[in-house]
Amino acid sequence: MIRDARVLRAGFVPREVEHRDAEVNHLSSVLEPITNGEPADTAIVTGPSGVGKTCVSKFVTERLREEVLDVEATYVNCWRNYSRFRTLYQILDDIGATIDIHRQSTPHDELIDRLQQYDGPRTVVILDEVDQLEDPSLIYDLHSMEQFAVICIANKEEELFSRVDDRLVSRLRSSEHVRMDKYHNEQLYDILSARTKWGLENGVITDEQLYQIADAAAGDARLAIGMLRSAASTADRENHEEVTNDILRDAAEDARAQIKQKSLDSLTPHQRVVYDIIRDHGPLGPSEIHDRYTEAVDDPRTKRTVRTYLSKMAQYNLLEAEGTSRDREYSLVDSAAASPVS
Ligand SMILES: Nc1ncnc2c1ncn2[C@@H]1O[C@H](COP(=O)(O)OP(=O)(O)OP(=O)(O)O)[C@@H](O)[C@H]1O
Repeated sequence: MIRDARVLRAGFVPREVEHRDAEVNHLSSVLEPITNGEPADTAIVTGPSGVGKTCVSKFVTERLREEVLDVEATYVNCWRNYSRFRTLYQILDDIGATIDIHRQSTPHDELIDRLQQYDGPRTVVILDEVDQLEDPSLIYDLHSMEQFAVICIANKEEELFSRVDDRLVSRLRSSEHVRMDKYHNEQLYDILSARTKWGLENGVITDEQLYQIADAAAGDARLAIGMLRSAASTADRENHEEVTNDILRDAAEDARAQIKQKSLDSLTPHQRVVYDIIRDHGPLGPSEIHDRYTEAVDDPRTKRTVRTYLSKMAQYNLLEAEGTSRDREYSLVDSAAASPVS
């Protein structure tokens, strides 16, 4: 049943990116100077979850590395590595410059010095979930080092801009911006169809079922591929020749639950406190959330930062917001209300 399980994994970067030619070309043109040893501008890639931001960024940098010898690439998930130290360490580790760096005692400035001294090949640094960086001034530091070309990936540009100082905002505003929107059903169908062709034996899943998945995923390729993966793995485990409609229905729920769990696991300790407050006391408005959060932790972050937490959790379908900006209230998303496969 399963021909190649790799193509159904969440982080898989396909050989062909579907329906993103304009975005691929745009991003490639921003990075083009580094193929001639010149510095490249910073690129900002934004859009909701599952629209291919990471996939397109990795695809473009991989293609660049295929074309030219002297280009390297490094990828950091800034949600997982939200502190300045961890992001810097991750970049240095990827370029092989972490010798002598001690996690406990090395001053941050020394990490920046090391990056500044780096004289290896020009390197594309993909900062995914960059709006989660505790200290966004790191973007400025990297932006000013010519040997690095930076791709900043975020859900919403306003969220990124609201947390950085004016100097960085004006730099970022003049950077190249690649915006991506949710996929249409036909586009999701094409993405699923390509994965099916490479990943599964012929006849395991029908076109109609792929359209059902596309419809239920509502523009989110991550969810769509998650549903396909879950359906194929259940059918395989239970020795079915093909995916049945019952399996498909359960796969939709399973994929949503898995993605939700992954998002919950990604929350930083402070974000988790905020989430738990809303779970236990919601629906709540931002001020009350902040008051309760301030009481619950020793070193509370600012109101503005907590607002970005709320927005991030809403983007990742953990929270839903109701009301206008004046009377907005947050509560947990009711997973059972999500559109089913039918
Ligand atoms: N245009 C596309 N062609 C082929 N596969 C795609 C395309 N867009 C997305 N995918 C696949 O869908 C999945 C989700 O994409 P990706 O992780 O790039 O989304 P994202 O916008 O970065 O989401 P998030 O903000 O949640 O990280 C990945 O498995 C990716 O390979």
